[in-house]
Amino acid sequence: MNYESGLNIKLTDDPIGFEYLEDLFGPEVENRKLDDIRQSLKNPDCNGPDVVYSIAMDVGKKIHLKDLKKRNLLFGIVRFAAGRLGDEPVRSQGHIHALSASCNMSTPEVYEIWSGEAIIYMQETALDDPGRCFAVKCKPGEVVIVPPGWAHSTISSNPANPLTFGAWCVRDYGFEYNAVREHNGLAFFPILDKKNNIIWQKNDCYQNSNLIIKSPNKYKAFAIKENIPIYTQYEKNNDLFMFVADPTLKKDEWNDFIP
Ligand SMILES: O=P(O)(O)OC[C@H]1O[C@](O)(CO)[C@@H](O)[C@@H]1O
Repeated sequence: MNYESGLNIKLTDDPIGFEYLEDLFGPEVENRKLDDIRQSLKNPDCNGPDVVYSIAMDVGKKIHLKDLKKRNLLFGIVRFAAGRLGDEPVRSQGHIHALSASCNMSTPEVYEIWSGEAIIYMQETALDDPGRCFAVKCKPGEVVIVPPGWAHSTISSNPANPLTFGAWCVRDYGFEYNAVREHNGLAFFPILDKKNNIIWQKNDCYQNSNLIIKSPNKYKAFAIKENIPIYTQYEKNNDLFMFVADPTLKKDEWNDFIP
């Protein structure tokens, strides 16, 4: 790991996953296999690693579990395989956060990159008109917010140095895949060129839209600090990520949101 996550977690490679040391709790990983995500890939018949990414939802320090439940917050971690999916980089299939029963809304997610190189791709909708589309390039230690209701996918953009990230999520999360799958994926496909640089190819199932490629915003309105792990920031201020479980706390930020 080349970033201090604030959690005593060992990353494993074969199989990809996590070991939770002493003061931590965490689940068995849930694996997304290539066959699970083919429908959202540019070439559904491509070759790639059998397990594309491993997900551990609900990780943290044992002393915080009661507070996390009270706040309806959950910390998830995801580790990606090395390699590629045909000519696409290794990536998640893309989904929208379903309405959570606790707040009757789709909720945001706050990502923090731990290792590798990431692009958090997101678009306002998974309708024929995808709205604004963004590819946010980030390195270890950087934070990205995905707002409620947006369709998004996480891309491990360096085939040799796979991505690991942590994220604050609502506890009663749910994922919707149908609209993305009906469009054979998101509105832009990332493609690796001969030098392993990412180029973007429009998905013709959507109307035309421009792709804005950028680095992460500073998110001043969310009071998230730079260079301090987001788990540590929760530990110091238990209220900081309450907007994840109750998006109305930052309702003015979601209109015209720029990630
Ligand atoms: O789209 P999939 O395969 O369900 O990915 C699930 C993972 O995506 C994330 O929401 C990140 O986008 C993780 O928190 C979650 O575990």
